[in-house]
Amino acid sequence: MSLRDLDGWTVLFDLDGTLVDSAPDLVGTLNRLLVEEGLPPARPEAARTLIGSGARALLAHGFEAAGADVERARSDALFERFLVDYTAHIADGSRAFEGVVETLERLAERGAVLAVATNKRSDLSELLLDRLDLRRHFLAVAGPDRVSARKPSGAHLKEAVAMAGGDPARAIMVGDAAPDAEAARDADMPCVLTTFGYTPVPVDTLGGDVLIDAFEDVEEAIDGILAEFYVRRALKA
Ligand SMILES: O=C(O)COP(=O)(O)O
Ligand SMILES: [Mg+2]
Repeated sequence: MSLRDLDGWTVLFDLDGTLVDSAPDLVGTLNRLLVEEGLPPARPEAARTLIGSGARALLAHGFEAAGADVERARSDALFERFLVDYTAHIADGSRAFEGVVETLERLAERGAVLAVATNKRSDLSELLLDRLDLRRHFLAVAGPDRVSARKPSGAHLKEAVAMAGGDPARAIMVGDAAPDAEAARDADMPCVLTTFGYTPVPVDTLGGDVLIDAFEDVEEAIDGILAEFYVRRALKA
């Protein structure tokens, strides 16, 4: 099968749980703060499912699950401490999932524009991408602070595509959790979901168009989505 070129297409990637297995350091920071506060640390397998709506949500849910009252769990002072600790440990154990670099290179060689659409703050996202030498692959990094509304709003995805100079009608979202699938639906974009990311509910209930068990399968998933796109367009013509 000859591969179609991807000129004119933008592929958006979620960061945590899609490009990078960042749970060890996010949960590491959460647990250091819990222990400092005299609370029990979270089980990593449970805490990782809380990732996907930003650090503030992880912190608040993690603290509430450990028995802290809501006011303490949501205080700005605690969030500031989270940021200081996480910034210092952001790439201690976090690594790109297997196949990420090769796959991003292949997509770029085929003409796709690549960008990141994440609920992780832009400064932290860029720091993490820099530390793992991944930033060079992306034309734009859209954290929630750079868009008018964060995922699950479709505005996050449309504005990320625009930041990369692309067309939202020719864009595909790749993510791992409900905010990604909902944002894609809201933006009317096809959505690929990883089965190795972080979600509290089964990933096959989220309504993604294609599920992938390995990052390298992104390319085949995109080819399938494009094939359908062009068949539909030909039928309309
Ligand atoms: O940091 C988070 O909780 C979310 O980040 P993500 O949108 O890249 O999954
Ligand atoms: Mg994610």
